[in-house]
Amino acid sequence: MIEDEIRRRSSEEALLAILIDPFSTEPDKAGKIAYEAEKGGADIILVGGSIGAGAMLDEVVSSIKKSASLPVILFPGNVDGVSGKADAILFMSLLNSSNPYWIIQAQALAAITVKRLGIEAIPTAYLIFEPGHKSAAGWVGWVNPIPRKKPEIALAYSTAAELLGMRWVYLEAGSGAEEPVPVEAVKIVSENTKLGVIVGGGIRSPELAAERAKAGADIIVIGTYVEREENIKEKVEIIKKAISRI
Ligand SMILES: CC(C)=CCC/C(C)=C/CC/C(C)=C/CC/C(C)=C/COP(=O)(O)OP(=O)(O)O
Ligand SMILES: O=P(O)(O)OC[C@@H](O)CO
Ligand SMILES: [Mg+2]
Repeated sequence: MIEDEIRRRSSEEALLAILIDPFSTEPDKAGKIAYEAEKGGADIILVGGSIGAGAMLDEVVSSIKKSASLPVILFPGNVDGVSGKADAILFMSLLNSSNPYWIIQAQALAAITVKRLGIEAIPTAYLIFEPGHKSAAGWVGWVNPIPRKKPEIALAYSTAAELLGMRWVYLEAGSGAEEPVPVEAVKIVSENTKLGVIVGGGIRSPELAAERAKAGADIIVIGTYVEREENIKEKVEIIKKAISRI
């Protein structure tokens, strides 16, 4: 199982996940990014986006699988974010949405497909922080954002997720966010719950990644910073080294 493997490996060191958006990335380019990312030492390829992800999803995932041997995990923005070609899916509920569609209805609509296609589901609470409510994911997801200065709200939601049987939490600041999720929020959630902690949004330097790994993140997600096809291997190498040095 992919989940057991990432659990085991992330207990030794923080893992690096590279996010590929199937809306803006052609299949060939996605394959190249995954190939370079693997060479640079990335651990996981995430595939997803808020808008239009379904159009070329199978082709993008197939191209990644052909070019790299890393696990490919779906990061769905809606029911069209499901592909039987992937190894696993972050089966997410956006707990701080004010619209029940994003908390439980999308999941109900996707569940039978996920099961029939045999995709490993990784039950994940998705929490969007300020300024992520201004990102595509936050706008689409009717988010009531977690205030940056109130990490205890993140802990309250994460504890509820744990008690509901979820095993992972994704702390999100929004793609391209000016500021990533505060270190205090990563720390309070990782120290006080059993959840695996995934952190993403606005992490665009090795330092920002390292601070969050040090605070207890199990998986650091990087999208925008490696999205352009330049020096991907080198960028990945530097970030991987920074988060491993803990
Ligand atoms: C469980 C299933 C199948 C669906 C539900 C999925 C949920 C709860 C989604 C929450 C709302 C949402 C729109 C999340 C988007 C997550 C995501 C893939 C973000 C990637 O970043 P982008 O949204 O692509 O950022 P940009 O579009 O700004 O690049
Ligand atoms: O594009 P970036 O800012 O790296 O964000 C990645 C991811 O957390 C977005 O959902
Ligand atoms: Mg995107």
